[in-house]
Amino acid sequence: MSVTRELYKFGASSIASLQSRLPNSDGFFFTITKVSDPAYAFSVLVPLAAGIHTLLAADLLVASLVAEWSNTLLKWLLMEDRPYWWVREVELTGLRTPTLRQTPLTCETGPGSPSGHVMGATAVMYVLREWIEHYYIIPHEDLSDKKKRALNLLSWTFLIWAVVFVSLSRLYVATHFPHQCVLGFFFGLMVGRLLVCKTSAWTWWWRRGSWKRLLCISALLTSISISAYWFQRALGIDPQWSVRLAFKWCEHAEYLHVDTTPLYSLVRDSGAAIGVALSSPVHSLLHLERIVQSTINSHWPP
Ligand SMILES: O=P(O)(O)OC[C@H]1O[C@@H](O)[C@H](O)[C@@H](O)[C@@H]1O
Repeated sequence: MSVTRELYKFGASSIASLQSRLPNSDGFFFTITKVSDPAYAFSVLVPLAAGIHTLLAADLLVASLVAEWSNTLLKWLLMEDRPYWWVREVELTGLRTPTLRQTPLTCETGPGSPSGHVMGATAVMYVLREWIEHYYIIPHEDLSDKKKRALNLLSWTFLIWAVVFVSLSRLYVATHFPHQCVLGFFFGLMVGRLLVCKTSAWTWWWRRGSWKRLLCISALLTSISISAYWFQRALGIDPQWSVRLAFKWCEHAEYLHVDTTPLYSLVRDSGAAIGVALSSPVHSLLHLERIVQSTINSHWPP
C-alpha cells in the first residue's frame, strides 16, 4: 500500500513540476489530448481513413474499440486513483501534497490506470504502422532492403515520440500519474500486436470471420461488459466509485462530462463492435476485390 502511495507522491510532484515549468502550454497539450481521445478515433480518424480505404477504416475501428473496451475493464480491475482527486483525498489524512492545477480537460471520471488515451493511441498507431509496412513498404520493389529498414525505423521512432507527447499531455492536465501512461503504452502495444502482428494467430481475424461469427463475438464482448459491472456490484463494489470522486473533487462542474464515464465507453464499444459485424459482408467484398485487382495487376500485360 505504501509503495502505491510513494508512487503517487512521486507522480504528483512530477506533474506539479511539469505544470510549473511549462506554464503557457495549454493550447499545445490540450490539442494533443483531444486528438488522442479514443472518442476522436471513432468520430474523426475512422471516417477519414474510410476515404483512403474501407479496410483501413475497419482495422482502425477494431483497434480503437478493442483498446478502449479492454482499457475500461482493466481500469475497473486495477481501481487506481487519478492525481487531481488523489492529492485532495490524501490531504484529508494530513499528508502534504503539491497543488495541481485543474484544466477543462482534467476531470475524467473513470479510474486512472492504465491511461486510455495512451493505450488507444498506441494501438491505433501500431495498426497504422503495420498498414504502411504491409501495403506500402514491403511490396515496393524499387526500395532497397536498407531503405525499407530505415523507413521501418522511422515509423517506430514516430510512434514512440507520439506516445511520449500524449503521455506528457495527460500528465500536464493532471489526469494521470506517469506509471499509468507507461502501463497504457504496454497494453496498447499488446492490443496492436494481438490484432495485426504477422506472427499472431489473431491477425486481421475480423476480415476473415463471417458476419454471424463477428456478431457472436460482439455479443460476447457486450455480455462481458455487463457481467463486469454486475460482478462488482455482487462483490459490494460501486462501479461508479470513480465518478463520485470526480464529482467530489472537480473544481468546476462544467469540466465534468458524461462521455468520460466507463459505462459510456462500454456502450460505445459494444455498439461499434455490432456495427463492424453487420458491415463485414461489405468488407469481405472489398477484400476480394483487392485480391482480384492485385492478381490482375501482377499478370498484366499477359
Ligand atoms: O484513461 P484516459 O486517458 O483518461 O482516457 C479514457 C477516456 O477518455 C475520455 O475522454 C474518453 O471520452 C473515453 O472514451 C475514454 O475511455
